[in-house]
Amino acid sequence: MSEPTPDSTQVDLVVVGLGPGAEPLATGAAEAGLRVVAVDKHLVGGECPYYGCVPSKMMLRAADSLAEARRVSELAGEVQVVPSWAPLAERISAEATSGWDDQVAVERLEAAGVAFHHGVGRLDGPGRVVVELPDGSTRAYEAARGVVLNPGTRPAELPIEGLAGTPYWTNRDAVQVTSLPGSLVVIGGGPIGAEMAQVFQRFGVRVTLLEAGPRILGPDEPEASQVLEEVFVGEGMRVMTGVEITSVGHADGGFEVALGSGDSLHADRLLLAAGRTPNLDDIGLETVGLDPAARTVEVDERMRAGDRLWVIGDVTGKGAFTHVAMYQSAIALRDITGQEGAPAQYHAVPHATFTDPEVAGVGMTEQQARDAGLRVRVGTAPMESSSRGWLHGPGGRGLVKVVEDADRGVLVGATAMGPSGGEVIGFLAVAVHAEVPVATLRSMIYAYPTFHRTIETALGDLEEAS
Ligand SMILES: Cc1cc2nc3c(=O)[nH]c(=O)nc-3n(C[C@H](O)[C@H](O)[C@H](O)COP(=O)(O)OP(=O)(O)OC[C@H]3O[C@@H](n4cnc5c(N)ncnc54)[C@H](O)[C@@H]3O)c2cc1C
Ligand SMILES: NC(=O)c1ccc[n+]([C@@H]2O[C@H](COP(=O)([O-])OP(=O)(O)OC[C@H]3O[C@@H](n4cnc5c(N)ncnc54)[C@H](O)[C@@H]3O)[C@@H](O)[C@H]2O)c1
Repeated sequence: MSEPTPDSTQVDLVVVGLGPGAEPLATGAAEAGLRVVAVDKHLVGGECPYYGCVPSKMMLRAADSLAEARRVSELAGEVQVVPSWAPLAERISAEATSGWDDQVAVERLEAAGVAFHHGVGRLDGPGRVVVELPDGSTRAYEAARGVVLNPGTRPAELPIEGLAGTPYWTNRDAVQVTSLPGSLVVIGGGPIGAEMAQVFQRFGVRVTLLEAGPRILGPDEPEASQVLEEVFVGEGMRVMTGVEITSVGHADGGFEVALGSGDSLHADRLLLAAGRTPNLDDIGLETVGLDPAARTVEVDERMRAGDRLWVIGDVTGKGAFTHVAMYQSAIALRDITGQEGAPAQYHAVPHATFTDPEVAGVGMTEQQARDAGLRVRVGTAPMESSSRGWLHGPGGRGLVKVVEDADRGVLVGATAMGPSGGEVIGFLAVAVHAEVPVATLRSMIYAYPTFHRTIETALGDLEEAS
């Protein structure tokens, strides 16, 4: 082991970056008796509670309520729907984020015995961290047990001519909106772009969604992308795929977006949701022999990335989701505190994009399974053809798709899209995680009339396709 830095403070564990996984990790380590120092340069809890999952799902809840109210005319009479952003802005500020203040989270850490700094943490060799405090002073720590990195990501900047100088929004701005624009261009048809586009469209903003790839939600099954695009267009959104944006300008309070096709779009606001950049470039990775220009840090099944170094969260490249960060946090904590436990495995990572209908998936897509060299059988069933989907009526579109490794007779992936796609996927996540034989899944009883009965139909389709 290298010599301690002369003026460094000796502790057991330093945690740099407090995303949703690192917070319970730091608390758990302190409760296990370790001397823990934790550092975050912004808000304890990370992107999810303040700018990500939580406020965006509050936005979707509000937007869904508007859509459901508009469906009354087809189902139950008349209501007049007059959208107002104010209750939502108030809910996000007061209930979700405490006005983007992490005092409660800091107090929770300190009550557990964690020494916390708001500051920038950087590795300074194995087991060492230097913290730059807001007043410019620094503190050096030598951590006997080691260091945990959970630095997360930031919105990717695109090298589009003119864009950098404009007052475009990212997710951080979109969740803090207090008054609505008349029109909005959203760049990026991934989960952030799709969720945000639908929220603003349902609140009456004229939204244009621009996606460079051939379809929105590109990593999901193509059938799901197609249904979602049709729903978006049906709600009045303009969706353009395969676009090339050649320049962006801002003048007279509005944006002008020039496309490779020669078309030009005008909008009051522009939201950039075109992917994320890992916060790995300025965290001292080079001092421990790792590449600061890499997009991910390679970790083993205990989240170890090197000598006395654990890394968790989006930067591990195992799925940029809060539930993955939390899962990894528990594994790293067990390893750090010497407890037994199952190693990390990622064959059944679920996800849900909370558009309406929700698009949820687990494991591999059909294409991924084919690319992995498996003998693949797929089964697909539309949600709206099921009893529940049909009687649900407006808003009932969706599908279930199952992907089988035919040689082993187990599902390796599945998609559940529909009004409760994020809940239906739970069933399929068990099937993929535990490798439940397809024969067993087909011998079960599925409650009538549920959305999840569509799984039974999709499994039947699998049989017909064999
Ligand atoms: C709009 C949006 C919606 C989302 N919705 C969902 C959803 O519905 N479900 C879901 O599962 N996921 C969702 N996500 C993704 C989710 O937010 C992330 O996967 C989750 O936050 C985990 O990220 P993380 O642990 O890697 O770190 P982050 O949450 O990014 O936190 C990293 C922390 O590290 C700090 N930090 C970085 N560098 C340093 C440094 N050098 N020193 C000190 N501190 C540092 C940052 O200030 C930050 O607090 C969403 C993301 C966005 C943007
Ligand atoms: N419900 C959820 O679980 C949820 C919600 C939001 C975000 N997230 C997580 O956050 C991650 C980041 O989300 P994201 O949507 O920002 O990123 P993303 O990388 O998933 O999607 C970005 C999209 O932008 C497109 N794009 C890139 N450059 C473009 C350009 N020049 N013009 C037009 N389109 C362009 C890409 O083709 C892609 O479809 C997600 O992958 C997900 O892991 C999860």
